[in-house]
Amino acid sequence: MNEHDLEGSLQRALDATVEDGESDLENRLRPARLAEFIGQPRVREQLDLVLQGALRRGAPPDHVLLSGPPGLGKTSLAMIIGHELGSAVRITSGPALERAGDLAAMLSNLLEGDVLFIDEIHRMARPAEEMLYLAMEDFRVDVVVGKGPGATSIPLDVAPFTLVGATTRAGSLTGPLRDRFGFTAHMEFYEPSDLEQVLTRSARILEVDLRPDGAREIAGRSRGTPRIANRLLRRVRDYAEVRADGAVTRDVARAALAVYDVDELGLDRLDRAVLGALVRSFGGGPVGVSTLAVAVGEEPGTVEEVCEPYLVRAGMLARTPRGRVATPAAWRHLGQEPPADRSDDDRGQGTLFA
Ligand SMILES: Nc1ncnc2c1ncn2[C@@H]1O[C@H](COP(=O)(O)OP(=O)(O)OP(=O)(O)O)[C@@H](O)[C@H]1O
Repeated sequence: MNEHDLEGSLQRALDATVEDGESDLENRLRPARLAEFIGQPRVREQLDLVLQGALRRGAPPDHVLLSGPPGLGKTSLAMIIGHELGSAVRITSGPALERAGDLAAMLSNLLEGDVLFIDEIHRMARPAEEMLYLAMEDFRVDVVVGKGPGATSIPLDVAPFTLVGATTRAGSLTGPLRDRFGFTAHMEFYEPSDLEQVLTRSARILEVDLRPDGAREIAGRSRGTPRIANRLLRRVRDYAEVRADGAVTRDVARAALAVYDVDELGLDRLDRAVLGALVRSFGGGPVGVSTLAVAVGEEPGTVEEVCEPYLVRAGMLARTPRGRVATPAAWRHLGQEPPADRSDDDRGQGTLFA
């Protein structure tokens, strides 16, 4: 790879950073310090120890892997790690690192102590991932220059850095990559009480008159997910300002969420479409996720990553070796009586935040 290629790779990776850049609003609502990060007490305690230990030693902390469903705070924690360390955070994503050269370009521009955040790290191209192994372990990379028999490998030193990887599919990570993370944390869905705190904090930032009963109502319908809580708060704020006096009470929240088809358990149109197809088209299952996805006109990945984690936690859907199955609670939520052979016990009936 010549200088020109390296330059091009860097631009591609940085462009991806710009594209990945968040909306201003998400930035404004994103907690900047660990003390502002609500919920996930175990993760916060463990991460605080890792960061304080590193600061005492004056060396970058071990690499960190954050996994869990979308919207639970992985990116927020990556940015918080940078803030707590007083380090710059370079942001990219697995899909943006199409070639080893793209990664080499980013690594060669890191300064000592920088944090490199790779979102969706499970989607990195294999050559880039293999280059990452050496960088994580020895802070160096071997850049292959030229092609075929004339190709030569140039060792390139990399400034000591901390990699923070985020993934919604921890199971897709290769062993060698996973083993190089010194600290891994799995983000759990949030308790409604935690989401009430998230909403109260966001309402203060957005200057929304959010009443406690309104916060409770929205929290109960936010699928255990802060991003969804913040999104519902903004929709309820619109309703409160346009059709009410601006105050977000329980009744205003209920009326607003009815307009946006978010039911009392937080299921939205797509969730109900998935459960409806499972019950009405496939007799409650078992049915494969691809077949189910076709029935609702979505990609299998969308059903699997966006809908199912919450439906499983809400005790509405069970993932069995023979396919997806609707639980009796799902039948009842759709206003139907479950078939006699479906009992609450043998369908993995879980509670929302067990
Ligand atoms: N613990 C928290 N306390 C307060 N706000 C939070 C918390 N976690 C997430 N949020 C809010 O939710 C939004 C989404 O969080 P974030 O982008 O960190 O999720 P994510 O897990 O990285 O999502 P994705 O996997 O889709 O990238 C953030 O803008 C932030 O405002």
